[in-house]
Amino acid sequence: MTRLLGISSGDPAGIGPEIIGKSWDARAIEGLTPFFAVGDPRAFEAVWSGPIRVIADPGEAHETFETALPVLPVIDSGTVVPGEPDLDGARCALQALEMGVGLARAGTTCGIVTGPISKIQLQKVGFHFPGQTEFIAEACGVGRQNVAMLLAGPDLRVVPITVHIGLAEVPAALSVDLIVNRARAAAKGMARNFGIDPPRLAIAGLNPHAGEQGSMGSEEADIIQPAIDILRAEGFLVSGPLPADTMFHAAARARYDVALCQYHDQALIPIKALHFDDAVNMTLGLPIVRTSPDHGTAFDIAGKGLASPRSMIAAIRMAAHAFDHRQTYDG
Ligand SMILES: NC(=O)C1=CN([C@@H]2O[C@H](COP(=O)(O)OP(=O)(O)OC[C@H]3O[C@@H](n4cnc5c(N)ncnc54)[C@H](O)[C@@H]3O)[C@@H](O)[C@H]2O)C=CC1
Ligand SMILES: NCC(=O)COP(=O)(O)O
Repeated sequence: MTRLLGISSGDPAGIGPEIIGKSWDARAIEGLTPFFAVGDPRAFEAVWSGPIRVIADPGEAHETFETALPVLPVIDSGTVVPGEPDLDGARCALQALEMGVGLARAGTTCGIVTGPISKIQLQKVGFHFPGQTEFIAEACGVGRQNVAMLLAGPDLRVVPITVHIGLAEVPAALSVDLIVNRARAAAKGMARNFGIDPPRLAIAGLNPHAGEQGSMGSEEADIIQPAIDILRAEGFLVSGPLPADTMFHAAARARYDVALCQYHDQALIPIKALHFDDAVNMTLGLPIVRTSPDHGTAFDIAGKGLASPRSMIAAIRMAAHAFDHRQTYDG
């Protein structure tokens, strides 16, 4: 398999094209693995003044990468106005994602880095997934319960167990099976993609003070502790259920490799507070490597030249490292 990454543009009206272009600018100083973009070339031209070369085949990307950003074109995204998403742009984002995933699955690339999409825009053009994570899992034939959304920064890694659902739906969505499946995907993913084997997993409680012996909620005793018992019986290194308010300070973080949290914001608030600029979203449990910046489309700053490429650069690096670790892990 060639050491080449495909990067889907994300929403053409968001900051995806700008941060991909800026990452190409930084390719030499950052020592980045060669990559090509998948998207509408005009979306890149609208926000970035660097050189672009449209390629007909990913095989042209290696040579092109030295002198221009290679762009594998998808359907026309209409008139691109940065900061103003529309349905043509959403269709373009979806096709870029589909093509990028297909190329990674075919082994044409060593992985996909996804640019940020707007979930609500994609849903307007028939995308029936909560996010790219679940779409990619299904495209790879993996059940969505058997992948884990890892957000990783230099000093913290987190996995939300429930993800893109309303807060009121969280207690009913939690189950022993879901926690066990996410933890297995997280543990194997840490070994396969990072070489951390065996990883130390910390599992958060749901309620204040992890339920305080049932006086503030029963999910810890009814669901989380039984899941932990199963995981320990399988040989995983697991602590918990931990009170979420005291598991993210520096001394607590030193006691685990990844924190499994019961809902989206329990996981994403600490990681974005610590590492908004350079955390990476990686899907664990897939046959392909998939990473993404931790942030969204940032329509409010699109086209203004203000977008930081740091998280995209970290996502490109992490994808390449994961590919290397997998060569060792898989033999
Ligand atoms: N992986 C993905 O595709 C993700 C997509 N989203 C989508 O993004 C859309 C907007 O979500 P928001 O909650 O507003 O989050 P956001 O991350 O797009 O923006 C939050 C704030 O951070 C700023 N920001 C984000 N990235 C930045 C960067 N690279 N440089 C400088 N400033 C940056 C924005 O300007 C904004 O003020 C939503 O539709 C959501 O679905 C959100 C998170 C991840
Ligand atoms: N909040 C994280 C996020 O939105 C990531 O979504 P996706 O990678 O599944 O598209």
